[in-house]
Amino acid sequence: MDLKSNHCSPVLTDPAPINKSRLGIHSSLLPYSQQGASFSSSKYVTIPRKKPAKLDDVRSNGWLDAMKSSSPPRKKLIKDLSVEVALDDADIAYSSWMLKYPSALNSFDQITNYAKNKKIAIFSDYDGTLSPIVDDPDRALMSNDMRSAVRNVSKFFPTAIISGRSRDKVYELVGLTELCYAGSHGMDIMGPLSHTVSDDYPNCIKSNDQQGKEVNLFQPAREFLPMIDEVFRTLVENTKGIKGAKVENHKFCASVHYRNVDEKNWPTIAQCVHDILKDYPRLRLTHGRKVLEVRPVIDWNKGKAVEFLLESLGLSNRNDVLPIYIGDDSSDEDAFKVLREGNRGYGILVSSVPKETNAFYSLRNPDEVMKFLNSLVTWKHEAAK
Ligand SMILES: O=P(O)(O)OC[C@H]1O[C@H](O[C@H]2O[C@H](CO)[C@@H](O)[C@H](O)[C@H]2O)[C@H](O)[C@@H](O)[C@@H]1O
Repeated sequence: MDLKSNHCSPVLTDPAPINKSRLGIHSSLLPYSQQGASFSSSKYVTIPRKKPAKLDDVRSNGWLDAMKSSSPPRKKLIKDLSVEVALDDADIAYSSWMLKYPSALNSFDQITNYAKNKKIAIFSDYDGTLSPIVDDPDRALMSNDMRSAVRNVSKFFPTAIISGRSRDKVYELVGLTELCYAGSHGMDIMGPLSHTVSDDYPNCIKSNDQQGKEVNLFQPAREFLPMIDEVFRTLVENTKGIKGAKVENHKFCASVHYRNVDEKNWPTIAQCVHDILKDYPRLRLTHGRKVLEVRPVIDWNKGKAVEFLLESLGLSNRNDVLPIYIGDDSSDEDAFKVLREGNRGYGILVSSVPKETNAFYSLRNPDEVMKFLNSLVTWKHEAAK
């Protein structure tokens, strides 16, 4: 098979840009905006061959700006007094942003009032949501308290984790058998077999989970497996001279981390990824938190994964179901959008800084996520008395 050819299934694009005017947020309120590269919205994309690589490519096409704004600044770096004023300003900005995206903790009664007589389903991202962001992706461990909170939630509500990591890796990190898992930004989903999924998912197959239980396995980017593997190996080779760079193979996508790379070398790492994409027109770039991600150009994302899982759980097209999706990253916006568009449920953005989002509510950090999950369990417990 020619891994580099452009004979592809329907292709799409990055998450649709968020309509700032609808959100009514002035851009000065948004220090942390995650812009991806822009893509055509047509169903089939013709990608022209580009001229040989120059470092100028990544500077002129907005990649570097997106890389710089891809994760909130760390407060611990800000020490001197002169910046304290700026910090106060940041707090004011956050408070005014929260008028639009209220804390899910402060709005807990409102959420549970709406959830009365409804079946809640919980969807969560992993990094930055259930585990704090740390320098080394291999050390992004979930606390035991958080694990208990997720376990308890799953006793009352169907619960799924949808991560950018490989499904095996996120299962290894979370370690709970009672949940559903989707890896590679939803391109690798293992869901319950209890409900047969519709013909919309023709390639869904029956498989077995780690415990040997029969499950639905849906991998819409299956044909890309060898391509991603090849790209992963090339990226490892091409970035090995860049101190701090790390490449991960997530099976259906590859991540190139630059969190630990000196900023002066960001153009070089960006150029490595840029060059790969020129050779593989069936792959595209998305920006995560200090990570460049290479993934198939297929019309699939975390929002579609939520829809698939709802169907697999027998919870789609029902008025008595309230899906809640919690996430911190730009890839989670697809899921927030799906829930917001059909008035189907609530997105909760985890962010300590104001940010453009399609979510309804906000939480500051994984600690607040844990409090929210524990509150849901207490509420359900009380209601059952
Ligand atoms: O969808 P997610 O579960 O949030 O996964 C998104 C990416 O998470 C990981 O990277 C991020 O977290 C790391 C650990 O805290 C951090 O070092 C890195 O800078 C973040 O981008 C994971 O390593 C990526 O492959 C995932 O795509």
